[in-house]
Amino acid sequence: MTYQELFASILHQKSYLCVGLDTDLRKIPAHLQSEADPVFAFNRAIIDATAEYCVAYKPNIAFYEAQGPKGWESLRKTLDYIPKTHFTIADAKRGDIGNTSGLYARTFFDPSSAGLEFDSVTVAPYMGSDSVQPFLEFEGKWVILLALTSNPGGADFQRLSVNGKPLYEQVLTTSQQWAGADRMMYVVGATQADAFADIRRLAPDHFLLVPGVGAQGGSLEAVSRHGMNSHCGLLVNSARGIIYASSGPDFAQKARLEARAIQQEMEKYLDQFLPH
Ligand SMILES: O=c1ccn([C@@H]2O[C@H](COP(=O)(O)O)[C@@H](O)[C@H]2O)c(=O)[nH]1
Repeated sequence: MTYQELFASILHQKSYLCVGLDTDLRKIPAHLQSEADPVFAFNRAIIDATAEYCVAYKPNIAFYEAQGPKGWESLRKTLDYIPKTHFTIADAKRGDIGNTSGLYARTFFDPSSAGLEFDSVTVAPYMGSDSVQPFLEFEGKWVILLALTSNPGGADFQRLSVNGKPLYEQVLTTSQQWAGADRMMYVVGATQADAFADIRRLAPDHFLLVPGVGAQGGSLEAVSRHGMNSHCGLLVNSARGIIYASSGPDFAQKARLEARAIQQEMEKYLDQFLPH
């Protein structure tokens, strides 16, 4: 999916919601546990319930890897089930020396490798340009680079001063030499509202993947006010707040209501903050 197609999808859906498919087998409602593939059965119901309110889905790969081969199969079926109109993110936080990164890239981008073809993958920038480059060799695919993460420990390194500037600012400026806003996004936590204005100064056109609303307490209003650009430029993720809105047989119905409430708030912010 291109930058313009993603923006068109946001305008069409009146939403920049990304639903996090962080599906933990232990949290799946009892009535689904007897299914042949409870994780896929759960995800299918969540996708059916939320697709009209979101533009993207982000399975966090840890939740699937933890289940071994069965988990990878659930992930593959889930990815196949997501409507092609929706942007897909493998939240894998990969990155290694070049030849190893190349295999990570094949895993998530080349369907002849592991049977998966995501639109994008999250990548840790710590190992530098040659660790990111192999992901960019897949034309039309996106790298989503960790910049300023939502967790408290993110400050341990990301806010350290390097040449008088926080390290995350160096990540934003240096990485723009590797790819433009049409191939690269940045992860910025919703819990980091104070940094959004600076980030927008350094990366005015890029999409930001913003986790941390919902269960982590970040403010959708603050993110939208300070983070929106002329192409929206935001994909705001919520996982637990949507997919575990209920642990009973009505889990999908409750997930739908949560997603709809977020979409309605986003529609308001698109009217308010998107330059016309
Ligand atoms: O800085 C980051 C980067 C990634 N994440 C991931 O996003 C979701 C958040 O889930 P919630 O349940 O909505 O809190 C999860 O997959 C994280 O691993 C993040 O939270 N912060």
